[in-house]
Amino acid sequence: MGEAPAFVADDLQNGYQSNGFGSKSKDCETTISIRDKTYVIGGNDDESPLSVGVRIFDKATGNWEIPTVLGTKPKPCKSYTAVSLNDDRILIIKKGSTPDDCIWFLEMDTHYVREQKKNLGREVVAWSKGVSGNAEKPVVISGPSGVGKGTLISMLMKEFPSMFGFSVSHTTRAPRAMEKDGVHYHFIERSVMEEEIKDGKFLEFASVFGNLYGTSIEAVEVVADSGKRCILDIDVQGARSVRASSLEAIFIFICPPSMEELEKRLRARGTEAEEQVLKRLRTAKIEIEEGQSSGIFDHILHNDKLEDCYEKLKKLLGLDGTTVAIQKSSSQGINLPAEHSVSKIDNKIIVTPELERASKSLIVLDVSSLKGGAPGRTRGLDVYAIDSFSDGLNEINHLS
Ligand SMILES: Nc1ncnc2c1ncn2[C@@H]1O[C@H](COP(=O)(O)OP(=O)(O)OP(=O)(O)O)[C@@H](O)[C@H]1O
Ligand SMILES: Nc1nc2c(ncn2[C@@H]2O[C@H](COP(=O)(O)O)[C@@H](O)[C@H]2O)c(=O)[nH]1
Repeated sequence: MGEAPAFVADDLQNGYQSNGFGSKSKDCETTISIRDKTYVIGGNDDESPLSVGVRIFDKATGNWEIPTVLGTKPKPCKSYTAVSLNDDRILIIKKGSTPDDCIWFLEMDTHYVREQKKNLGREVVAWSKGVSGNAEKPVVISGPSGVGKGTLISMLMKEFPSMFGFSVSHTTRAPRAMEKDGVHYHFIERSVMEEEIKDGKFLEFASVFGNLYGTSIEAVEVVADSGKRCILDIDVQGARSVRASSLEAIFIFICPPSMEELEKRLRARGTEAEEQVLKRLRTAKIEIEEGQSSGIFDHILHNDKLEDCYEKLKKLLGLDGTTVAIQKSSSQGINLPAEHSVSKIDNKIIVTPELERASKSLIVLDVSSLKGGAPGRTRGLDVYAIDSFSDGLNEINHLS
């Protein structure tokens, strides 16, 4: 339990203005009660002052809790609207924010959050930004060291720079001559990384060839924020962890033509000392077996001739012109009115402008097809406007 904030329990009953949807707001905070907890969302986060704070009042114990907040946090704004969805997440509208930043989800009881609560042994919430449309799933590329994962990913990023973004992993290994911090990896001290793992900042991590490697939640979200499809280059242990997590992804295993060829490539790359080469080759045997039999992977590609393998990779990602082109992830392009009230009809949240009610459009946030969520983005949000006030309501009632 955290220290009692300046805001006291009585405030939950007194002095808070209802935002019209079961939640109340004061200044730049909104509160919403779900089961035996009241969530106070807004103001500034104590740890990172440039992001929205979250506090929880437990009505049963009368205690305040400052939860561990996972995921990239939204930047604060003047006021918020909060709507509970299925009692496991709260849809937050950042009033007056740009279309690509106005809809967020605060997860408090989703599968991912429950897992994190178990792992961390404390109260956890997780932010996930809402994006409309069916943003493409991240791509996990795995395979033994030296098989050509990095080479294939570089080719993809070079040919489709606006489509793919690389998830920059953290590692405790030393940088190689040409590697840049923040580009190839975030190079980090082991003790710091271990601390960050304990704080739940990593989607997955593994000890690989004597060093720690891991994908931070932020690394995946940074890519999603840029509207690109995320590519992860991780080992088989990492792929297994991501498969078990709630991040929906496509899993591709890259296989070498033979152990001899793998050894040739690893040695020709010239980045590893002999002891490391041998360690990597020993692990490769186990990884190849696992890659082909574990059921983790959706696709196995053999990287014999590089160009052939690259063509196959493009084909299965729908980039060879024979399948439907990848849709770029897009955020909702509709401006939500800064001053509004909300109501909910089944899976539709109706946003009604406060001013000139009759003449303005209603905005509908259809949450019936939500996918993904923390860690990462919440996809499948359908945002549309309905022009006439009365026609709009009829249409929504008709649809629901
Ligand atoms: N199909 C191929 N034929 C021959 N050489 C290849 C092929 N694919 C990649 N290579 C070469 O093999 C070496 C290893 O490739 P790369 O660094 O991409 O492997 P990796 O799987 O990313 O390894 P690591 O997991 O250690 O990062 C590089 O020198 C690369 O140029
Ligand atoms: N589980 C994870 N594995 C990772 C991650 N980033 C890279 N890797 C894998 O480590 C080995 C070695 O990489 P190298 O750069 O030292 O050659 C390789 O198999 C990578 O795929 C990660 O974040 N998590």
